[in-house]
Amino acid sequence: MYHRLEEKIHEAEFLMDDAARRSQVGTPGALAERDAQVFRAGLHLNRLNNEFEDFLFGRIDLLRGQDGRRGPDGAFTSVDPAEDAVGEGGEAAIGETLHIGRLGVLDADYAPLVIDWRAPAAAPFYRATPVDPGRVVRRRVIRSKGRKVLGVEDDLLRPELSVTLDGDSLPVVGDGALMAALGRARSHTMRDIVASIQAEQDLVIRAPAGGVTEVTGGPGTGKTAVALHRAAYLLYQDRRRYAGGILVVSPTPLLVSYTEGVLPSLGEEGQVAIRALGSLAEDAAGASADVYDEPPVARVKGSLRMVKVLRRAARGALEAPVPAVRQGRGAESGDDLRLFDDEPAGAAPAGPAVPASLRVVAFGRTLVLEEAELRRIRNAALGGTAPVNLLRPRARRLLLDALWAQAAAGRSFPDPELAAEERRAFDEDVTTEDSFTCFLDAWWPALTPRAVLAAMSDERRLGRWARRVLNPREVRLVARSLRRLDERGRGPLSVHDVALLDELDTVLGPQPRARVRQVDPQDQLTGLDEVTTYADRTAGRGRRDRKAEERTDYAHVIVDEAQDLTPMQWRMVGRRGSNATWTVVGDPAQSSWSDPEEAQQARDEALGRRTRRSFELTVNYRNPSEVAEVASKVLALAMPGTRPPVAVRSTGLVPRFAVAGPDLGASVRAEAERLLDEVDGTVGVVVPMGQRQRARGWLKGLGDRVVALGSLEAKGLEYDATLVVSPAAVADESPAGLRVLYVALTRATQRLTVLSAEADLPDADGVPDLLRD
Ligand SMILES: Nc1ncnc2c1ncn2[C@@H]1O[C@H](COP(=O)(O)OP(=O)(O)OP(=O)(O)O)[C@@H](O)[C@H]1O
Repeated sequence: MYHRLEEKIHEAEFLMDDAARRSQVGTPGALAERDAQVFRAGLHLNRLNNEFEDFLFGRIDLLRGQDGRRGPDGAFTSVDPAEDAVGEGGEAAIGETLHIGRLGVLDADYAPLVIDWRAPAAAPFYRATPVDPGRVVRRRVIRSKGRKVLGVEDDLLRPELSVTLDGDSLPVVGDGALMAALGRARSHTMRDIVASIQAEQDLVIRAPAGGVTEVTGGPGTGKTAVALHRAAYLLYQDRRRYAGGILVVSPTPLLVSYTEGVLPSLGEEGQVAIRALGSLAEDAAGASADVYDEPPVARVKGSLRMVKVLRRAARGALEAPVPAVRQGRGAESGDDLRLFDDEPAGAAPAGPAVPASLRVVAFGRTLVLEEAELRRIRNAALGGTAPVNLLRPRARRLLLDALWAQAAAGRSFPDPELAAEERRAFDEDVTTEDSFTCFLDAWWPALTPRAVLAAMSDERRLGRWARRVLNPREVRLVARSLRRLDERGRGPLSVHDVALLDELDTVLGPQPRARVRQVDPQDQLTGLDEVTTYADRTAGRGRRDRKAEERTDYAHVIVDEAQDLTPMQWRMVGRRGSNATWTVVGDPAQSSWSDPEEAQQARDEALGRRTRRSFELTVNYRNPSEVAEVASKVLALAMPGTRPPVAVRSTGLVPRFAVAGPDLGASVRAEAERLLDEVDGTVGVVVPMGQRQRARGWLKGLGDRVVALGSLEAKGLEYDATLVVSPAAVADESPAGLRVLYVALTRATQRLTVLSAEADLPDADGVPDLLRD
């Protein structure tokens, strides 16, 4: 197989060289052809080079099949053995052997050397069980590095038979691949599970593409792994359809960087975009992974009530902020505004000055529109629900109408043609005047989502826009949290701000005069940024341009940790999959969102009426049973009656309960050091959100095997050993605190230490109150 792969690499290299030579010809046609060739060869080369490690990982030895026909991948199609495949005394001979790898490889005569793991013929490799083995007699998982085989692990599925292979009896080696895979030390990146996908996971990965596939399962059941393998499977099944792109939505940037290596290792790149919720909106380049809203703020920002507030804000932001001296006067001071009078005036950024009246000279006369008239015009222009930025032309026309009404007052135009001519001349006269164009720019500026968000940091204005939707306390919380932004909205955004920005983007519509360039779908799909083409260079387009033009509508959307999306985030994700098929994976018991019903409503809206099929994953592959048992105590408090998944292995290592001394930092450091000594791989130290900066300091100098995480950051990740600090404080952080604690306690693949502080009320053995029976 490696010999054949080398041949393929030489072919790809030859094509690249050949394409490079063609650039000497210089005609546009030749260059375009060259581009296409470079692109194809580059893609191919990239894949082959990527896949050389551990390329072939599986083998199945099968009995002869019933029909004797071969499918498109060259393998025999029948699932059941031929009637005479097994003799009366249980003797049988292997009729067919298939090798399974990350990509399919054909030999020079187009016969299959290696079968792609996603091909139908590879399904028995994953699905066969001793209860229902089909034709599979032996399943072998091969571990290799480069060309060196490190080990093989066999599962014998028909132990009752005496089987021969090429005349010799069939050897069986090792204890099975799954246990070998689960026992290995973890690094900071997730590995694919392609060699040991289990039957219940395989059903999800190969489920039909249409509609919505919903997957639930407790911690460690492989939901994230399955979701990523499904992306690769869908591309294999119908590459043309999914050329529209697959979006994988992940809750945190940490989980994105943890998982993003999996797809390339499965031979897929480019077509799949893995994005954190905080970087989905186009304008979220500044979304900072470090900014978290306090739970009460997050709860308001994530709620569907914000839709109304944002719609009002988008229209209201056109009005100048009310200067401090005028507050409490006139129609704009509603009762609820007085509640904010204790706020220092001018704490929020001041908006640009807007002239109170419009004054132009046209047809030799000075025409003036006063404040009240201007307000009437603005309100008329804003009627309806059209995107605000698209209403500027309407507002401009209404201004001209009002000016014309003044200019034409007392005059009559009996000839309609002459009247129209006169009006055209008038409009031209006015609109070429600087005073008019400058006024229009200040009075109806092109609004950006960020500028509107910044305007919402003014408590009085937000109070007006949120009237009867948010209570004064909620208004205050939201406004204060937005003071991180300057008047144009620049500054650090929280993940919840990003969903608001995205909603505003829809409400405002495109910026006038913004240059919208058509996107070449190929650019987004290949991921081969290193192959620059003639077309790229002539258009002067860089990597950054492409990022900014990221697609906003995908063919398939995969939502990981779906239980955590706020209603506003569901709306944001929903907009990216309005015509998509979906895979949604999650675990309600791990939800850090406090209003599940509202989130369910938003989720139903995003998924629409598509048909749904549901799967449940039931086996915990991450935690040893000793760790799972401790976590299940919190599950019983967080979601009484929920059954935890069954842990497949046990290590005999009981979790350690320690009590912190007077210096919490020193205790954390000592416990982390202890775990570093005990495991070869990674150690995760999970602390309450408010302590995460300090915790980084406590662990300084311990090396990069150990990381400090806030409780909300631990989502989806795993470590060989986990230290959970102050469980009661984690549980008290928010209404969903117990579920967040459950997440923290289920991150360990080998060892768990729980470090209690005084508030945890540890007993004589150091077991905190929350974890006692
Ligand atoms: N079939 C398998 N073979 C080998 N390892 C597996 C298998 N299934 C899952 N795992 C491993 O189990 C761990 C948990 O998987 P994953 O993170 O996908 O679970 P999850 O359900 O998303 O968990 P959580 O809900 O806690 O985020 C990972 O290390 C994954 O590689």
